[in-house]
Amino acid sequence: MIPWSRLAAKKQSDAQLALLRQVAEGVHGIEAVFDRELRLLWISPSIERVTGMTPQECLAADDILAMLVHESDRAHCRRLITQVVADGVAQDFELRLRRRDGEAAWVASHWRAVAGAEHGAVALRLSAEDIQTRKETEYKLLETVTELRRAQALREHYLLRSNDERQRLAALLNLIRLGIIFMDQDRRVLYYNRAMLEIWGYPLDAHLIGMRESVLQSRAAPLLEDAQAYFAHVAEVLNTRQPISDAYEFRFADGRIVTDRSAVVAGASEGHRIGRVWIYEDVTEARRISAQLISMAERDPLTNIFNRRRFHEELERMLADAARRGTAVGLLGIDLDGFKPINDAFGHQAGDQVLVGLVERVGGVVRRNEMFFRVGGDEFAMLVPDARASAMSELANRLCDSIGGLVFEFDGRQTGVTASIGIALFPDNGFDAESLILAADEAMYRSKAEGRNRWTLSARGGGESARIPASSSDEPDSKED
Ligand SMILES: Nc1nc2c(ncn2[C@@H]2O[C@H](COP(=O)(O)OP(=O)(O)OP(=O)(O)O)[C@@H](O)[C@H]2O)c(=O)[nH]1
Repeated sequence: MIPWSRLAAKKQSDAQLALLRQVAEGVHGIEAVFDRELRLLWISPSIERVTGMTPQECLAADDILAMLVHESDRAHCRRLITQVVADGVAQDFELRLRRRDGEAAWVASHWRAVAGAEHGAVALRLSAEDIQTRKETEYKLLETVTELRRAQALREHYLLRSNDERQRLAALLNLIRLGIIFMDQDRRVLYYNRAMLEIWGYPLDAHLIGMRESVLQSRAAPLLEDAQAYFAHVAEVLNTRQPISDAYEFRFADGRIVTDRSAVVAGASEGHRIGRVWIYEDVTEARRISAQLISMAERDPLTNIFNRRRFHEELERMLADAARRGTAVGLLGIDLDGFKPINDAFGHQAGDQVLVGLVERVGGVVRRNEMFFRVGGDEFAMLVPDARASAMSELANRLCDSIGGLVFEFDGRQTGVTASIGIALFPDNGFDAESLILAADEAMYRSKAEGRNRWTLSARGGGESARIPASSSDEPDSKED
């Protein structure tokens, strides 16, 4: 006989079991129970949703961990759950399950020991939550953070490199002798170098960044020889928006000569301008040297008057000018008489002193438009624009008088020289430089031949001058020893 009370109790417990199974099978997360040898005893159907494996496939597996847990996490997982079985302390960790399609599915797992069906036996219970979406978000976040970090590192790298580059450029620009200043579109200082401070008289620790052009100009004005002209030039360059301005030369009140040039600085994008760069060069020394070279090329080093080279240039220039204007040019060829004996008697230095003294004296006789040249050892020449024969004769007379009147004293003895002069006129005695020089030479040799210390008008060529008699001892304005 079946006792009714026990039957009723069994019915009740079956019903409870069915209810429990229904609840267990309906849970959203994965639930599973293992025995202490890690054999799967039961697993909720939700395993199929997460991995694609059915509970039956799982229950049939020889090694459930090998089948379900991703190989990257398998050893770690096996070690931890063995420990749960051993010490009964629950473990929480995240792991990847293997999906049927070969992909991994992240779950957060909770492992704990539970009492087994048999008395005293220990079983293992797994509760796992699908955290794939969270993990994907985390991965994406991680990727973004990594990307940001990489970008930041790259930015820092380039910043460092551009700072290095700037330092290198600044060192270079501070070494060069050209003064450089960058002005922005608002005409404020963006950059300047050391030479700029030196040229414009600023202390080397001056701070000009951001300073307005008008402030710079008010500081510069007293330093310049003609500040108004200089600022007018700057305004002209700016107003006409010259992409690159021509070199402009200006002077400082202390005598320095400086040139400036400027150029528009274009920005990276088309049509965009950053401002304008000005470059200053102190050319004082260069100008001094070139003046010296010019002087060396066209002046006689002993007397410092123009030499033969400049004589030829001036003669050509005056002839061209006279031909254009229909005027005359006078040429005096001057050769000293008795100069060699001074050298012979008193030495070369004494001869030099005579030449220098003579040039000084003649310098007092010539007028502003008359040019005096040393064309050879003791040969000189004079060029006179708009010349007339009578005026040339008067000039030759004055020269003969002043040269002949010079007295030099060497070794306690007095000495002196005279001059033989030939006069030729363009166009009467020659139409070009060569024939004019020849005419003056011929006339000069005639003066020598006729007794020296006198002048002779050229008889060369036709026209009026050919009819004027050469100076001679019987003419009132000629001179004789
Ligand atoms: N001291 C000096 N002598 C010079 C220089 N250049 C040329 N001489 C000399 O000047 C002399 C010129 O010669 P000449 O024209 O025959 O001298 P001169 O005695 O005036 O002769 P005449 O023209 O016939 O009267 C030569 O002895 C040259 O050596 C110079 O720079 N310094």
